Amino acid sequence: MEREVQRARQAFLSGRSRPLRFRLQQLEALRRMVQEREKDILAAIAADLCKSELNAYSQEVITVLGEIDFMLENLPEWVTAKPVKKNLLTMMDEAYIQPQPLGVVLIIGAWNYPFVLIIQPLIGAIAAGNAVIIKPSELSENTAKIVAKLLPQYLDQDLYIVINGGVEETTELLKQRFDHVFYTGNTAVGKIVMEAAAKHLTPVTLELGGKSPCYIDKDCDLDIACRRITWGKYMNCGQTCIAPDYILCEASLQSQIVWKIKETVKEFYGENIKESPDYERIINLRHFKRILSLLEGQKIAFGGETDEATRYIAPTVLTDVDPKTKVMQEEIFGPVLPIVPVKNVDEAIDFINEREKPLALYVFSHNHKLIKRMIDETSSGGVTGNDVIMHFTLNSFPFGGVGSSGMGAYHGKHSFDTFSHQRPCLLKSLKREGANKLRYPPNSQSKVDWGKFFLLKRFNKEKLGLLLFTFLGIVAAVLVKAGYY
Ligand SMILES: NC(=O)c1ccc[n+]([C@@H]2O[C@H](COP(=O)([O-])OP(=O)(O)OC[C@H]3O[C@@H](n4cnc5c(N)ncnc54)[C@H](O)[C@@H]3O)[C@@H](O)[C@H]2O)c1
Ligand SMILES: CCCCCCCC=O
Repeated sequence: MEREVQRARQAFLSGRSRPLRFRLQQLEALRRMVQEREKDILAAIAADLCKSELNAYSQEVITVLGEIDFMLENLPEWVTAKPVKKNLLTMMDEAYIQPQPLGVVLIIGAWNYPFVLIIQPLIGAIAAGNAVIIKPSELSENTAKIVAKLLPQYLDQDLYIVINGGVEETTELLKQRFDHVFYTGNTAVGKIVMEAAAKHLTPVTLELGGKSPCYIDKDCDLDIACRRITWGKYMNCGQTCIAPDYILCEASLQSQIVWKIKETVKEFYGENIKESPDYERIINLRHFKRILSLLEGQKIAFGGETDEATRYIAPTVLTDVDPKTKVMQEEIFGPVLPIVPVKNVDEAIDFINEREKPLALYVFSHNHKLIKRMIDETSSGGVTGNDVIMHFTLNSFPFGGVGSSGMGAYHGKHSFDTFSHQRPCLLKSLKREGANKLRYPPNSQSKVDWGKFFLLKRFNKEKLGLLLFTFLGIVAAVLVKAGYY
């Protein structure tokens, strides 16, 4: 492991990951890999999550291709140095911010969208000019294997290295020194990752989870709201970080919501859900049993059918859920949707604020002011009003959590920034030493007054004449520099 990280470091130190042309070539090669080996990639995702190729394509491959195209289009502009505003002391100097790669970064992925969750950050890390160690989730082993097989066939083999393995290997990997660690997964492991990174003072991006609430207002088109919620909740069998975890609504809406979600489930997956190519399975037996345990003692309004052999859990809705029960204490990450009745929007806001900050918040209402109010009075990684999931798809948004749902963000330019150091560069001339005398000892009241003038733009009236004289001097210097004299 140490050898692999060392190999990536040597490759980074060779400097070849830095030129814009090289980054663009690697991103194009990655795009070629996805296009040429699409069938293998889709088959691997299908084997891991029992997902149809069409769904794997629309949920993972499209996102990856879109992100590569976006990077290729914008990278030439992002890598250029950006001049900054100057003050009176630096007005004759060159001052700019130069984004630079961080070095060797570690990307640790989760199993639920096993391809996009490692390739999308990889795109950002390549774009920013880094070397990368990629650690896919061992739970989605088919995708992990195909990524390890394909990446070296298309990308620089020393700069971008895939290391497969489970907890033991990841623990070992985290002992190495990286310049950034980008982790996607649950909050408990996020703390382990951050602790390991802290030993080297390595910055981290933590893309974590949580219970994302969904408030449905009574002034709302319930048909539309329930169709959108059904899509986002049962997609990938509920194993989506930003799936609506639970519904908050007035008690009087519950039965209508149950009925409408039930009808939509029928519309989406047919009478025999088990036969639907659009309905996935739970990743493994441990998660299957964990989700079943959340149903104990609950009122199942519909769904609840399970099959251990195939790890099938039907789309399920629970009503009148007591917030103190287990299903409301942990992220569900499965196709179970509890409805918790609240008196009104005030109670819904209090309910959300009394809990850990979620990764996403959803509000459904015709009342735009109410949606704005919920946004203003709560906190979450991201928000979609009158829909679910969709803020993930807009790559001009930073995607990430807040509080216990994570820190840092990525997607599009935000990925580039996450994997770059914004380096301030001030280039002065060795001439014009006269002006510098102001900051050299011994200090005096007059020097402080000049400092106040140059840096704070404050001056006392007695010195106005002197200031005017200085100003004319500066104008003359500028004209000389510009070649007028
Ligand atoms: N914010 C996001 O973008 C996002 C995306 C997907 C999933 N998630 C969250 O991730 C969670 C589901 O993922 P998961 O955690 O079950 O995935 P997982 O089990 O695949 O674990 C994630 C990674 O952590 C590693 N890991 C596991 N235990 C470890 C340990 N003790 N020490 C070091 N590394 C360890 C694994 O090898 C894996 O690569 C949910 O909470 C979900 O909300 C968040
Ligand atoms: C188009 C939907 C993709 C959703 C990916 C969510 C990543 C977190 O689990």
